[in-house]
Amino acid sequence: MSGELSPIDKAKFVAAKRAAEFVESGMRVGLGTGSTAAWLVRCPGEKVREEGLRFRGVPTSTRTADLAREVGIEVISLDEAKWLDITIDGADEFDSDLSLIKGGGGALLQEKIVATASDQMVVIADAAKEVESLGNFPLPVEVIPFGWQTSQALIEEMLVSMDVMGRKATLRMNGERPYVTDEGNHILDLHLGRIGNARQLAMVLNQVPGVVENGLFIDICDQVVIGFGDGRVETRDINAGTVSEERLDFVEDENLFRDV
Ligand SMILES: O=C(CO)[C@H](O)[C@H](O)COP(=O)(O)O
Repeated sequence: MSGELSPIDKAKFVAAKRAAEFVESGMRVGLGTGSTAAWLVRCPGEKVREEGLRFRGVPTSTRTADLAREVGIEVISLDEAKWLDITIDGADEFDSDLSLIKGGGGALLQEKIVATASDQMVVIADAAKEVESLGNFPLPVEVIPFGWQTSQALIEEMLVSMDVMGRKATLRMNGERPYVTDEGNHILDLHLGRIGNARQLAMVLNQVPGVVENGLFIDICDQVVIGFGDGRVETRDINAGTVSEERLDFVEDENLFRDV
């Protein structure tokens, strides 16, 4: 990328850089998946190499695990960590209650388990991820491969009975083949348009046989760090009810961009 980031990448980068300040020596940290979370792994990774920051990371995907090891972060499993101080992850959409849609990158199952096993979850996102109402982004639902078409039909029936706007569930593909998650499952993307009652939908979806987990994160996220292309970052804390804003500098970070 030769040191030149697009405005959207700058926005993702500053959000990640700000959130990386939450990581302190000795912590057990859940590491999210996706392009924003990849910055989050690189930023403290640099502090590990340059400043001797020592913390252990629990990655939410094999992609993140590979990157974390590459940048020098000590990687442990969730079972080794048992409980985490903080999880920092991206999102596909967030609303004013910090309810989320996640799973665009296919890692929603590990992401939800890891975030739920943390004292706090911080989402990092560019400003375009903020929505008034969740659902424009297709909602990922992880299903086991056995009988996935039956699960798909049951989900579509359930959406009709709940009077949800969009009712189409499509199988996520990886080229010619169905996408396979780290846990060996498939993903159905639900094209809903607008989700009226996300809490109810999240509960009902998980009752469908074959569904492992859905990408609605309700009452899990505590803070969101929103990045802007000009270097501004806004941090909102839903529990404290606070909002703070600052501006970060890029110049000193050029070595981080070099290998991206
Ligand atoms: O949920 C996710 C992966 O499963 C990601 O956090 C989400 O898709 C956002 O990705 P990006 O930061 O690349 O926009």
